[in-house]
Order: sequence, then structure tokens, then C-alpha cells
Amino acid sequence: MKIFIKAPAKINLSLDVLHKRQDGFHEVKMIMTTIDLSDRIELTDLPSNRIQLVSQHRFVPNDHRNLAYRAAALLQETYNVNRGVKIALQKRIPVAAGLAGGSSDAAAVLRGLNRLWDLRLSLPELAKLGAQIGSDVSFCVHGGTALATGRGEVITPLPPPPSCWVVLAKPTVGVSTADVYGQFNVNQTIHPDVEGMVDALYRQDYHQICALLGNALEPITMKLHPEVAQIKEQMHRFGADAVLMSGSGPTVFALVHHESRMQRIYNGLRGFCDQVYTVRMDGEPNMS
Ligand SMILES: C[C@](O)(CO)[C@H](O)COP(=O)(O)OP(=O)(O)OC[C@H]1O[C@@H](n2ccc(N)nc2=O)[C@H](O)[C@@H]1O
Ligand SMILES: Nc1ncnc2c1ncn2[C@@H]1O[C@H](COP(=O)(O)OP(=O)(O)OP(=O)(O)O)[C@@H](O)[C@H]1O
Repeated sequence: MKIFIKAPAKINLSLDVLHKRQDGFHEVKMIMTTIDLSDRIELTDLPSNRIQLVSQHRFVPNDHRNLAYRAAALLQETYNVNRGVKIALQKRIPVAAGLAGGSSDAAAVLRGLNRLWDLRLSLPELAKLGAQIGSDVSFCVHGGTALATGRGEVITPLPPPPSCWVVLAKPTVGVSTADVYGQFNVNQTIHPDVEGMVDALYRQDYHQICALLGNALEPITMKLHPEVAQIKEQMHRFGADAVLMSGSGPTVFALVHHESRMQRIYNGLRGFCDQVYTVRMDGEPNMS
């Protein structure tokens, strides 16, 4: 049997870092939402317990280092599954971008194999398992729009944002999430208004969502990579309604309501940056 599954990227509308914990992770409070930019994954049942991963992307590993591979191995181990799978991964989401590409692939494999191997696990059970793979995986299992607390694995669903265009631009630099968190200093942090953003989502207030976009990690990544600040400036100049770096970066996204302005930002940024995408906001949760 063979199934296809989509693995959407996420953006952080609000990302606050509260403090460093005893276990080395940081306590966060953030709002994530999915966008209409997805990897495509084909899962084929194998009779042996072998896990095989195929991907054409040169920066994406084909073995146990791949988060999608790890998701399959974790399900096999945890539930004593005596079946295997071929995972064919078609990457669309830029890699090491702050868009949770690997985490979303892992989450999609958890959801897909739940069906293919007939495991009958609930989304919360899959999300809990996913937290063993990475902090963003629990959110990606649920998808949609959510408040994420703890180290990112405690998920409270929220209403999707009003529909709009999202223009994404990824500078060529690679960013290590661990390095960015490693430079976090609580005394130098500007805390975004996460509660205000929750309220704006409930009220479907697009202007307030734009006004409250904020990311406590942005100044750290900007200091390491000045390109991020340059892209933000360009996006503002071309008429974005609001602009923010996603996650630990380096991808910057612009929210924009009018299609003509979206085109202007896209065309303007393409001369400046290799990887530019225009997509729709998504924010609708997975049902299984
Ligand atoms: C920046 C975000 O993408 C925002 O959504 C996430 O907080 C990061 O999620 P992620 O990439 O799934 O992160 P993980 O793979 O769990 O952790 C990578 C590294 O980031 C740091 N890390 C991550 C999450 C967190 N709450 N505190 C941390 O300090 C740790 O050094 C960890 O070793
Ligand atoms: N399925 C995968 N897709 C992409 N990268 C993967 C995958 N599995 C493992 N990796 C490795 O993980 C690294 C980070 O990739 P990824 O695209 O997940 O980063 P990210 O979007 O910054 O994640 P996040 O936003 O969760 O911090 C890559 O350099 C790659 O080597």
C-alpha cells in the first residue's frame, strides 16, 4: 500500500523566550501557524522492517539523521512494529530556514504511518511521541494555529489568522537553532505581546496581528547575519503590511493583504535574494 501526505511549513507570528531551563532548553511562549508551502511525502509499506529514505535534496541526509527517518524508527521501536517503509521525500520547504521543514516531515511521517501501519493513535499521542524528535514536531503533528509553551511541545489550539499573502525570503546563510538560543540573554530581550496576539486572532483583527508580530530571537540572528535586517528593510520598502523573521531564522516573512503589493514585494526581493516564495496563509489544523 502507498499513501501521500503533505508536510506544511510553519511561521512564528509571536515568539517569546522566558528563561533557560535546567535541562538546557529554553522555556518559550510562541504562536505558530501553517502556511501553504509544503514538502510532499510518499510512504510505501515494506514487508521487512527496513526503513528506506529517498530524497533528491543535497543538504538533506538519507539516513537516521533525517527527522522523517527518525519518526518511522521511533514508531517501530515504541509499538514493536514488524513492518518497514520507503519514505520518498520531495522537499519544497527551504532547508535550515526557520520554517520547521524537518519537523514537519517527521510529523507527517508519524501521521502517515499511523494510517499505513494501522496503529490507531490519537493526534495528542502522536504529538507527545513527536516531542522526542524535536521541540517543533508536536505543533507540526496538530498543524493549524496554536500557542506553544514549555520548550514548544505544549500545544493549545487557536483560530487561524485571517487569510492573506505571505512572502518569504531566505538569505543563503545557514543558521543553527542551538547557536541562536545559546546567545539568548534574558536582560537584553524585548518580549513580544503574545497574549495580545492571542486576542487579535480571536478577534480576527488583521491590523492588530500585523502590529503585534514579534520574535525575541530576531535581534540575535540579525547580529550574526545582517542580511536578515536588510531583507526586512526591503520588504517594508516594497509595501509589506508587517515583516518578521520566523523561528531562529534566517527566513523573513512579510504579511500583505493586496495582491498587487504582494507582486511588488516578490519582484523586488527576487533581485536581492535567491529563495523567494509567495504563498497563502493556511492555519487550518490536521484532522488525523
Ligand atoms: C526556533 C523554533 O523553531 C521556534 O518554533 C523552535 O524553538 C526550535 O525548535 P526545533 O528546531 O525543533 O528545536 P530542537 O531540535 O528541539 O532543538 C535544537 C536546539 O535548540 C535549542 N532549543 C530548542 C528549543 C527550545 N525551547 N530551547 C532551546 O534551547 C537547544 O539548544 C536544542 O539543542
Ligand atoms: N527531513 C528533513 N528536511 C530537512 N532537513 C533535515 C531533515 N531531517 C534532518 N534535517 C537536517 O536538519 C537541519 C535543519 O533543517 P530544517 O529544515 O528542519 O531546519 P529549520 O527549518 O530551521 O527547523 P526549525 O524551524 O524547526 O528550527 C538541516 O541542516 C538538515 O541537515
